[in-house]
Order: sequence, then C-alpha cells, then structure tokens
Amino acid sequence: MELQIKNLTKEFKDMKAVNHVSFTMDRGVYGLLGVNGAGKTTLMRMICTLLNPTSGTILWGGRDIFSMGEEYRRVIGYLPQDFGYYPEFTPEDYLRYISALKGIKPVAAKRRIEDLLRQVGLENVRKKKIKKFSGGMKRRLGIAQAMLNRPRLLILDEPTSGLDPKERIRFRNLISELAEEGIILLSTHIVSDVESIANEILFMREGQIIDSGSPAELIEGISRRVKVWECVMGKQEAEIYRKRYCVSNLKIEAEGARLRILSEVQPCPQAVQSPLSLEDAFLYYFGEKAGEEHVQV
Ligand SMILES: Nc1ncnc2c1ncn2[C@@H]1O[C@H](COP(=O)(O)OP(=O)(O)OP(=O)(O)O)[C@@H](O)[C@H]1O
Repeated sequence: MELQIKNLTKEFKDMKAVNHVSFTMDRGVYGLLGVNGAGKTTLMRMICTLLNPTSGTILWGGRDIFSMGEEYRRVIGYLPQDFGYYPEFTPEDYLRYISALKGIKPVAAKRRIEDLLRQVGLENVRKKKIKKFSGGMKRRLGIAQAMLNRPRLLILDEPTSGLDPKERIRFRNLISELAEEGIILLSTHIVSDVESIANEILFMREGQIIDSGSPAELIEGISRRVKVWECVMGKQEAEIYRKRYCVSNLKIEAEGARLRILSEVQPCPQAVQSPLSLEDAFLYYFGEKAGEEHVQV
C-alpha cells in the first residue's frame, strides 16, 4: 500500500507553510529534514488528517484519506512533537488508557502492551510513574502509544528532540526494527538521526521539498554542484574564511584551525578535497541555520 501526496498546499493567512508538495511513500523509513519553520509539522498534521489542506490531495491506496474516516485511523500511528502524557500514570496504565481511546479490545490490548513494552525497552519500568522517566524513556513510550494499533503508516514528529547521544542510538535501532512493519515518516533537523536509517530523505525548506533521494543519491547529486575542501590555517585567517565561505566544520587543533569548506573552487592553495557527507549536503541547502542545533553522535 502506498501514500501519495499530490500538490499539497497549506496556507495560513498569506503564508504558505506547505507549498505544492508531492511525493510518494511505499515502504521503509523516510526522513523529513529541515530547519525550524520549514513546514514539517504542518505537512505531518495533514497526513494525520488533523489539518485540512488548502489544496491538493493525499491518497492511501488510491483513496482520499479525508474521506476514509475510521478506516484510515486504523492505518496510522502518530507521535506529535509535544505528546501529552499523564505524570502519575505508569507506562502500563498509559498504554491501557490510549488503547481504550483507540477502541482496542482489552484482551488484545493486554497482549499488544506486553509486546510493545518489550520492544521499546520499557518492560522493567512498567510499574514506575512516567514523571520519573528520562526524555528518552518518554519518547519511547510515545512511540509505543503510536504503535498500539499496529499502524502501517507511522508518523513521528521530531522524535529525537531532547534525547542524549546514547538515547539517540537506541532510538535509531528501534526505528530500524519497526521499519520492517510498514512505512515510517520521521521529521528532524539533525542529519545524523536519519542518515543511517532512512531509505529516503526529503529536504524541506520554506514549505517545499527541494531535494529527495537515498542518502547516496543526494550526496552524488550535490557533489556535482559543490566540492568539499579541508584546510588548516591560523585562527584569524579562519575567521575571514568563515565569513567568506560556507564552512561546515571548524575545529581548533595544535597546528591551527581545521576548516571544512563547501566551495566550487579550491578556496586556498593548501586545501585538499574531501568526500561530501550528508551533513555537508544539509548545510549546502540550509546554510547558517543548519548549524544552530548541530548534534553529532
Ligand atoms: N496554526 C498556524 N497558524 C499560523 N501559522 C502557522 C500555524 N502553524 C504553523 N504556522 C507557520 O507555518 C510555518 C511552518 O511551521 P511548522 O510548524 O510546520 O514548521 P516545522 O518545520 O515543523 O518547524 P518546527 O520544527 O519549528 O515545528 C511556520 O512559519 C509557522 O509559524
């Protein structure tokens, strides 16, 4: 079964938060990458039927999702950016409560909750109150609630925000496991969160999908337009280069500042060409904004 997004637009007053977006998802993990305000949440909320598009269509198996009602809700699982939980609940109570809301019968829910607690690694804290959970544990619980109805389409909005590096690794492993069960669309502004697990990446900027493909395809495409150079220079000189070029990394070493520069031509005589990474590709599209919350694991 596939989800087709055709010419989708969402306008808020006179601004287009999502601007004529089209793409199709059939299987695996799709990483929606963009800086804050790119339109990721708006796009995801429309896919979840929580927001009506201004124009365009979303089809599941060729049918308009907005006319499918309950049938579509059975297909989809959603983890919103700020998912509400009840601090005094245990994960078991919480999942039982959400199961009831989703209309899952108690016997089936019991089995499913057992499986999910194990799958997201919360079986040992099943009796602990959620208020005592770390950010990573809460996110994993959030994924479990989105998975209760065995969705074939799982939408995760910024699922890694607030996670520490160890939790990020654990999260990536969990997503790879879940991907075997259907389609996962996850949004993030952190390249390393999706680089190793996404089959396809969609770069979103100012409401539009500006490029898409597998990480290798994206790297190859952008490599034809820009090169990456590495060079070492004095700190003062490095400041000048930083203003003049798109610098994807600056590291102070014993012999000076090591710069990673994106440029079509060799920026200085000592610069040596280096293979382009997905992180560089992100920077190529998003420039300065991309570095605002740069996280490396
Ligand atoms: N209900 C709304 N009314 C007016 N403008 C909105 C509304 N929701 C979103 N926007 C605007 O639409 C644009 C896209 O927002 P959106 O939340 O979809 O981006 P995002 O990529 O998810 O960013 P973030 O990660 O910060 O949530 C932003 O400029 C935002 O201010």
